[in-house]
Amino acid sequence: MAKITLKELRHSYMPDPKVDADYALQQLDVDWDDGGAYALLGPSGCGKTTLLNIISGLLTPSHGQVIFDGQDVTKLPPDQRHIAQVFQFPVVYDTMTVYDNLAFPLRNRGVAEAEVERRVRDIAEMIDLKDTLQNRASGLTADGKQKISLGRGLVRTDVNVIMFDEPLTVIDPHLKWQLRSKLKELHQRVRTTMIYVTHDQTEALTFADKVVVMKDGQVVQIGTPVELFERPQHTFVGHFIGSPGMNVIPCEVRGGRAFYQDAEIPTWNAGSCGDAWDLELGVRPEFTSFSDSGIQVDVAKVSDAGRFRIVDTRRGDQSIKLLVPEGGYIPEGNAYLQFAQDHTQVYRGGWLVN
Ligand SMILES: Nc1ncnc2c1ncn2[C@@H]1O[C@H](COP(=O)(O)OP(=O)(O)OP(=O)(O)O)[C@@H](O)[C@H]1O
Repeated sequence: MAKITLKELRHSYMPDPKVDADYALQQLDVDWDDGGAYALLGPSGCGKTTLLNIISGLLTPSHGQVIFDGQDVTKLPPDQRHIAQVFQFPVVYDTMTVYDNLAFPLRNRGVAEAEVERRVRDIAEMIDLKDTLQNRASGLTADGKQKISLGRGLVRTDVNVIMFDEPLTVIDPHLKWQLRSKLKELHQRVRTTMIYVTHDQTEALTFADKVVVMKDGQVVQIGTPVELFERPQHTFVGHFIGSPGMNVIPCEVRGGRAFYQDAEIPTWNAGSCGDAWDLELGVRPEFTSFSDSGIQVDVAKVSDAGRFRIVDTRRGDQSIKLLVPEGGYIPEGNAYLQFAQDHTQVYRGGWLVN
């Protein structure tokens, strides 16, 4: 296991990059603590695979360093970094038994057979494959094969980090949650540093203790699922995480008070923001409610979402959504909204004003 530090990392696939847009990864400084469960979350093309390949050594960054436990490994090839990877498609040796698949990385490293057996049986128990150890791997379903890929990483004692690249892509939807909770449970047992790459917020939030959110080659926030939900550092995080995402409303700040079309909206941070006219307010649908007074809106649409209803209200072209619990009152036509002040915040150029 290792602490991984990415120091002043930048990467461009171009031979002579000049402007920020030429970089697939903008400058990154990230610490991945030893034994942490991380998710790397972001939309397609934001740079997740590039970052993963730099950590694993498949790609050398244009600038900066990759450091494992204080040792600069930027120039080390992948096989000397002791990383296990689980890809979208399971990598298994179909002609071998499940046992031999799990034993493979240990035998490859010359581990004594008695120790191989002890480790393989231990791991097979953890990943629920102990009854199929003597079966051919070819007979397993996709989730069984993906467990082997995972088991081959867990069985090794020399692994610095296990990296998962969209590992549930080929898993049946009804088995996804099983494998997802299994991964979480395994992390709690083995405490190996794990980095789980995904564009799916549910996968990221259920697996990770800390989520690293990326956008356009930049890390926009690193935080616990609760921090991402309650204090999005960027409107992108507010919008990308949550269902529906955070409401983002244009606003101006005068004398430390935020206004939306001349209606004052209490926030927790407008007091630390100078006067400006091109700002935005962020407030999640969970912290928005109907009221007797406040912002006047029209109720445009109500959608059933199980224990909640999602209400889409409009003020001119602006949509403001809120969640109403089952049985809660929903006015028709004209209505007023209020926002919880300690969860309503001002953003400048997309970034939270602190
Ligand atoms: N080999 C390459 N050569 C040139 N550009 C590349 C190469 N690989 C990736 N890119 C570009 O770098 C940027 C980041 O791509 P990357 O694959 O790292 O993103 P991603 O977040 O992993 O996306 P996805 O979820 O679709 O895999 C994109 O603009 C992509 O087009």
